Amino acid sequence: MRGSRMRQLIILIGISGSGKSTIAKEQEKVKQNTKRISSDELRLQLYGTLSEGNQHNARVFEIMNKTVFKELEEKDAIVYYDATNLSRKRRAHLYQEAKRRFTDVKVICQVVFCNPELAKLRQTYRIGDEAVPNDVIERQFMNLQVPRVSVDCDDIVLSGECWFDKGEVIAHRVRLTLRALVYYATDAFKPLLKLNYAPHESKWHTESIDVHILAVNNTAVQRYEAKDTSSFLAAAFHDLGKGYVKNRGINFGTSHYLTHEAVGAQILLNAIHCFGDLLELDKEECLEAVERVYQHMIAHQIRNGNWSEKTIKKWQVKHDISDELLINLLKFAEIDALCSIPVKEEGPA
Ligand SMILES: Nc1ncnc2c1ncn2[C@@H]1O[C@H](COP(=O)(O)OS(=O)(=O)O)[C@@H](OP(=O)(O)O)[C@H]1O
Ligand SMILES: Nc1ncnc2c1ncn2[C@@H]1O[C@H](COP(=O)(O)OP(=O)(O)O)[C@@H](O)[C@H]1O
Repeated sequence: MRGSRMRQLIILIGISGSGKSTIAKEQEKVKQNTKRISSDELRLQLYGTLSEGNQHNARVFEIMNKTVFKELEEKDAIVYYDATNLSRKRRAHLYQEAKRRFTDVKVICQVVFCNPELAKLRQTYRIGDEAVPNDVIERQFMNLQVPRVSVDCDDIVLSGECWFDKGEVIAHRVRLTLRALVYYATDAFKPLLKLNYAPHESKWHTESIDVHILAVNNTAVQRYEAKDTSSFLAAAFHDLGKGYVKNRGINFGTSHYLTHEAVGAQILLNAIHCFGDLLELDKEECLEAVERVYQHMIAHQIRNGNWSEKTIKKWQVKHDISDELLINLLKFAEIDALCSIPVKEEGPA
């Protein structure tokens, strides 16, 4: 019914070249009262070129937010916030501000999935400083932080590419278990996972990445109730980002795994995008699993006693982590640690 709909702020989340602008432009054409506000267009408008505009992000986003809230003043407005929006913290600020200004606004985080290799390829069609360099695309992919309902949005919409082969899954449906999803990555996405018994090269793990994931899966099967979808998904996907981030970090040349939990959470969210309906998965349970993957390194910090009670509480509030989720995260960290074989410390002679 016209006139009774809530105004909507749709925060697009995606790496450069993922297709955010294309989606928003299409919606602008077909849906009434729909408006797209683009950070890149604002940069061009204010500074003439993107490279110059990129030097002034603070001002660009200050004006961007003002424009977005102005557009939202119209009743029934649907506003697309077209920027990469990779940071959960920034999206949370936007969410809080939208809620503070309007009692009847629905904030949606729409993730636009894209294989970073495809995004790189798409840059070659762009001219001059419109083309985003490859290393920036890779960094964006590694830093895409998954959304969370009630932290940065009221609802999550998943769109774009599927990194898992639906045809294969339908064909093998009878044998399919949630753990096996991992092995149905498409030919284009599989190389990014690098699951070929790659060594960890880390003091925490002498076992390979694959062996570790398998061990965590098997232990999860022993320890969790058969119907605990969330735990099985978290176990299967928690370290899937390691292959991609390995050697791509600041200390190039030595293996380290900064942001692997964010990449793993993104990959699990993509699997839910592909199979959620097909496997009749419960959306809330799935999103809980995504948050477990996203927060599993923090869980290790807490388990190791590195965080004060006050810091833990603050983190719980910031990310809407219930006491129950915290308990599950700590239980998972215990399994994760149990399945790791660290390098033996040299004892005294
Ligand atoms: N609110 C706010 N204030 C200041 N700076 C911000 C803000 N939001 C995003 N950013 C920074 O903008 C960069 C990403 O811009 P876009 O999302 O427009 O992406 S892109 O330029 O189209 O690729 C990216 O900059 P770099 O991190 O230097 O790449 C973001 O960190
Ligand atoms: N679903 C799609 N299939 C094929 N090409 C697409 C699709 N979505 C976008 N593209 C193309 O990819 C390029 C980047 O899309 P764009 O919407 O500008 O991405 P973003 O706004 O995320 O940077 C454009 O050339 C666009 O035509």
